[in-house]
Amino acid sequence: MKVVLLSPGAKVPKRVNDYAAGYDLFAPKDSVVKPGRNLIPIDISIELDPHTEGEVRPCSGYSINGMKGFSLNDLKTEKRFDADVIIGTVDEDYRGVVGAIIKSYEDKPFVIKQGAKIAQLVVKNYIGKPFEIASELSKTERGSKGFGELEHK
Ligand SMILES: O=c1ccn([C@H]2C[C@H](O)[C@@H](COP(=O)(O)OP(=O)(O)OP(=O)(O)O)O2)c(=O)[nH]1
Repeated sequence: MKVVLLSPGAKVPKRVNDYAAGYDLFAPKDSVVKPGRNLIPIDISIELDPHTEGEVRPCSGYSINGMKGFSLNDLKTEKRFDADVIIGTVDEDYRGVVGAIIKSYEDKPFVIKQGAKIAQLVVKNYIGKPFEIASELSKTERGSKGFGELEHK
């Protein structure tokens, strides 16, 4: 896999150890997260291996405790903010800037400092077979039950 670093602060996606599924993605500069939906550029473009895709995913520590950052009026005290990375897909042929989509539930903007972990990128094989129109499907025990309708016995 290849990565192009697009700004001086951009970092190579990195796994924390040999067993980590995700490559951590880092803020390339101090990045302001506004209330609502944001696209935070990671300032890298990547070339994935054939038949793989990248999933931009939240880091569970942030999902549970809030994202680490700083209030605009106090850039020294790190706090947790009520904001989540929304899962995204990086296609194999995408050569643009990889971004992380963040939804903030805060009522004020906050700052993620340069170099801080924002999200993780999990690279997975995908199955690109086409769907064929059919008049019926194979029978299964679940059938059409879903959305919580399947009870444990
Ligand atoms: O979290 C994300 C989601 C998407 N992308 C980039 C890479 C991806 O290949 C491209 C398009 O994403 P997607 O295929 O999900 O967008 P779409 O809404 O289906 O539109 P389109 O494919 O026309 O851009 O945007 C990211 O960098 N980060």
